[in-house]
Amino acid sequence: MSKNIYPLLDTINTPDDLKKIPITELPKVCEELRSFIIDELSEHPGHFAASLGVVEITVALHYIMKTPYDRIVWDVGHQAYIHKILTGRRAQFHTNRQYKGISGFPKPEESEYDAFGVGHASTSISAGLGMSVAANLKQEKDRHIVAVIGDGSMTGGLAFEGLNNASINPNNLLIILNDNQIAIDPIRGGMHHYLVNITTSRTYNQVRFRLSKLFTDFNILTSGKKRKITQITNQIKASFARQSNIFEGMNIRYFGPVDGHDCMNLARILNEIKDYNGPKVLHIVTKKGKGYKPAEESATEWHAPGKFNKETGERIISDPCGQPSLYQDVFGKTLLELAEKNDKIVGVTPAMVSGCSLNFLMEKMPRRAFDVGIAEGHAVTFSAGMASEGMIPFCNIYSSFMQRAYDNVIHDVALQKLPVVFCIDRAGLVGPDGATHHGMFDLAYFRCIPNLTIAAPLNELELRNLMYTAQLPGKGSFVIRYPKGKGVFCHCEWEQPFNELPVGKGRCLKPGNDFAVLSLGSIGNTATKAIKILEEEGWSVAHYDMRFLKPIDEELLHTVAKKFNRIVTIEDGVISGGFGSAVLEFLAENGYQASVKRIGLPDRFIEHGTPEELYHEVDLDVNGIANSVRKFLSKQ
Ligand SMILES: Cc1ncc(C[n+]2csc(CCOP(=O)(O)OP(=O)(O)O)c2C)c(N)n1
Ligand SMILES: CC(=O)[C@@H](O)[C@H](O)COP(=O)(O)O
Ligand SMILES: [Mg+2]
Repeated sequence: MSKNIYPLLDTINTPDDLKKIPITELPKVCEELRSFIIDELSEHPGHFAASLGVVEITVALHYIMKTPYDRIVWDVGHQAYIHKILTGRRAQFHTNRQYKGISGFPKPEESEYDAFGVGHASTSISAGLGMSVAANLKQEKDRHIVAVIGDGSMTGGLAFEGLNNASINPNNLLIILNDNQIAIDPIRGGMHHYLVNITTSRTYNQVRFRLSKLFTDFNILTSGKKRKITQITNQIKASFARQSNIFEGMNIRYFGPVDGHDCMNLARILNEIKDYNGPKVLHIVTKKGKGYKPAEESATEWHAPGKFNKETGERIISDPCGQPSLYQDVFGKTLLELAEKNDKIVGVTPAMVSGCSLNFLMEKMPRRAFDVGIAEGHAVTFSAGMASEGMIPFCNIYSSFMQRAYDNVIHDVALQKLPVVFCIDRAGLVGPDGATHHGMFDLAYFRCIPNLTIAAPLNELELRNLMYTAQLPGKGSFVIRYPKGKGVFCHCEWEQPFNELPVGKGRCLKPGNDFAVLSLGSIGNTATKAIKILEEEGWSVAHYDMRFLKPIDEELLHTVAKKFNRIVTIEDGVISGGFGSAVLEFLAENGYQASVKRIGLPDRFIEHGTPEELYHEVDLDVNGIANSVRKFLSKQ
């Protein structure tokens, strides 16, 4: 790292160092931070455009607030790279999201400056409010709590719940609303329209400006003038501000909108409003990808672009022709095909249009594809409502984000036996997003819900056929879970005529005599390779692809249990309560004595790294599985 490139940054290791820099130099600090992010991220990929948009507010916050005593709570945390760099992690930043490196999200275990662990959206207002109310109860009147939330994350129900609660208990929470007019994909919805209106309405902003000026000057006025101003402001507030501003209407003071890229002004404003009593919102307007033209022009593509050539802006995508398709694309293309055949089919996503490839349907049939915002619970209940009116919603939610919508699945879908097809993407270990994003729990958390059919395809063709099967009449509430990344077929071999799969039936992939392996889902492909190694060592192994966790294929399990006294179960979900547990329960309840080895994800959170590194760590790669099986066999 050359001193010439980052003369100011080289003097900053902590926010205390930043505070030594004159305020007039802050724009230069911002410039260096931008260059640093572009340099680093072009080589060590991560979330890119969001951090570029919050350079100024991050610098201003650390300049004015006394972190870590004051708390900054980031929403999602994918935009917290500048915060990491300013809080002692610049030297490690090249390890961001890598195995054993620093996390891509704020994490209290990693740094005292990371006030709250994040990764999922819309938590910052609730968490920040909790901290602020706690500070008040503990008489820590001088402690500032700041929640930084994006306009996309503001669409989440939890954010609204936090706002609703914000003015009830004494607290001084400052909410920074980072309005860049986009989430990962373009934002749709009422909140977005509201923010656009508030930002562009001249009359509104003139009145707001005058009002806030009155508030600011209030303390230096005589008591007579104060009374008069109070009367006027109350009238104006009652007749205008409360009606026009959702935050004011909820007794949360509102400041803005202000230019989120004017660092010095942001610092001045923060300094001025930070000690105002009560909850308050500072609305800043920013540009996602600010300072890097390709990202400014196409923020969706540059949300997490992978490696890129920083000079040309060319993304380095290693995707030679003939590679297997992504599971998400198989979902997206199959859904479009099914929707062309059946006009009852619609697609629903909570703000992951490009992530889950719903864009195939959205481009061709925009009226039948719904991006409902970062609102998983709503996505489920909205789908339930449509299903109750005869539609067949394919509701696609990432496994870890589905955790948000658990009761909606039980209360709004399963209990009413509604034909919603849940396509659960990113099941299993996802890689560099780490513990907050791994899809570890869905098998366990869905299995105990009555009326759900739960399936996991071995490969892309199975995914396609399961999707076809799920939308046929009488199939009820259906879950199909599949992993991130590529399938197993060469190119598009999965594009075959649809084939109905018998619900609740598994299949034998290969016969054998010494012991049986039962696998569920795409981890079965790894199991196949492990079995090959074991067979080369002389074992005769039977392999069954169960396809369905629920209803589990009891006929097949009886056959297996009668023939084998050694059974291995393999899944890429957490070991407790999932597929292996289901097999154990079946065997115990039916009086079978077989020894069972359950192979799956351990009962602990798993950090970040490549999927290969992580599956190796938890012994769910080919050698890991073979070793576990060997150990099991040696004990029998
Ligand atoms: C509960 C949940 N759902 C979905 C996501 C995926 N996600 C991460 S960032 C993001 C967009 C956030 O938009 P915004 O808050 O506006 O931040 P920006 O990227 O624009 O700075 C989404 C949908 C998530 N992290 N958590
Ligand atoms: C921050 C966040 O939650 C998303 O951006 C997530 O990283 C997307 O993951 P995929 O890249 O698997 O779509
Ligand atoms: Mg945004």
